[in-house]
Amino acid sequence: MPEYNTLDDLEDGQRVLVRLDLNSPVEDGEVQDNNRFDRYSETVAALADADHKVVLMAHQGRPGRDDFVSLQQHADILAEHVGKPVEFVADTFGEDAIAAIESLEAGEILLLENTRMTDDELPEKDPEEHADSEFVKTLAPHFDAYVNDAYSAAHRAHASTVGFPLVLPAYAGLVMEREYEYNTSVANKEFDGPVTMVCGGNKSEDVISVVNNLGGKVDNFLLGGLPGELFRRAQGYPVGHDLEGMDLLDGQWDETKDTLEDLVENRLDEFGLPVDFAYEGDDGDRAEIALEDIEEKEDAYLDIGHDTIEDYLPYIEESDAVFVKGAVGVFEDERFADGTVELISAIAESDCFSVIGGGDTARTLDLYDIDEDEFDHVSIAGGAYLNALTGKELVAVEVLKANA
Ligand SMILES: Nc1ncnc2c1ncn2[C@@H]1O[C@H](COP(=O)(O)OP(=O)(O)O)[C@@H](O)[C@H]1O
Ligand SMILES: O=C(OP(=O)(O)O)[C@H](O)COP(=O)(O)O
Repeated sequence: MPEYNTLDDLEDGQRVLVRLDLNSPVEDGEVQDNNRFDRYSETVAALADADHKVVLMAHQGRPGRDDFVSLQQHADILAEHVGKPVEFVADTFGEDAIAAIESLEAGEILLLENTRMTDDELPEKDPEEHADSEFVKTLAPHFDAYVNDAYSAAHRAHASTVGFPLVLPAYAGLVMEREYEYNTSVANKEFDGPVTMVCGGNKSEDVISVVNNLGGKVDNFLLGGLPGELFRRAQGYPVGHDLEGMDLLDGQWDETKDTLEDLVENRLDEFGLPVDFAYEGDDGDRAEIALEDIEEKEDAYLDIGHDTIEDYLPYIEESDAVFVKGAVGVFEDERFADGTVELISAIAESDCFSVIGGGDTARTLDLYDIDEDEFDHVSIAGGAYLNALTGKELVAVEVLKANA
């Protein structure tokens, strides 16, 4: 029995406020379709088919970043996946939003503007404080029920994730239920043979958290992406050059330097580290360089090289279980997709237990036609998936349980 209410407990024909996580990559201002839309379309269609008036909330990006944009495009993409119109109102909880909510008929779907465009949504606060915000107090009286389906934002204590369930009967949506049950059960799973985790992406703190919390359970961490470069920098190699206008590597290095130096000094035998890297050569093509030939920090490395891929493949082939968190290169650019695609394809071909995690990373499967059914689970969450794997509670799920 789930410890929270689910859609099975929700009577038909109600006014339902639903929190989704439609946070997506944005390239040149264009929101990129990805499997979050596909997964959420099932929940949204089920609610519309049950004659609810369906009002959706979601966030996109973070204030101040390029991906902090309106949800107008998300409504169109979601409508394609649901196969029904999804109206959009460019307002979070003002007069326009309320008017649009009130004019909705049973079975109709409306998406409100990016929740992070109201000051009440951020920052992290207690559920009680969020429940007392104007955002929650204004919207809640227009609804009979609140559904949280935003598993991938369930580690965030924001008004839309923890405030509403205190003032409305609250239910977990289909995505929330499946991801929570699955990722929590995986955390307790035991394997007879070696367990490997491929860690890449652009959030080094996530990787440090996994390495610190799962050291006893994971035998090999194969590193790529930004963490791969920073672990090598911690050994004294001059790698980790930021792309123009970005401060990802140097910024993260300042924050994580001491921990990384400690890890490479004391736990080196647990890590697979890149022995070569790919970068954009003078002709614009993919070029590769061996780690030992790098003399100074002057190129941005965008993928692990082929010698590193060859080093990593046997670990995957010999493991009983392989987990992935974060792509080992900038797979969105075909020139730098080799590392991510070759490692994920090897996992797909192996008969090991496998989980692919990370909103961005899961997109590799769509872009490179890798069949999702080849894996035991593909999570559309990154940070929340890691919290589950490392046994940490998800604040928004705890609020749902308390409200059950
Ligand atoms: N060497 C690299 N330099 C810059 N970005 C990278 C590099 N390797 C991977 N990335 C980027 O990391 C992103 C995924 O990072 P992250 O948010 O940590 O993963 P997820 O969303 O899957 O949890 C991808 O969009 C990829 O382009
Ligand atoms: O995409 C998300 O996180 P993820 O990349 O860890 O899966 C969530 O939407 C949370 O976004 P946030 O990390 O800006 O709070």
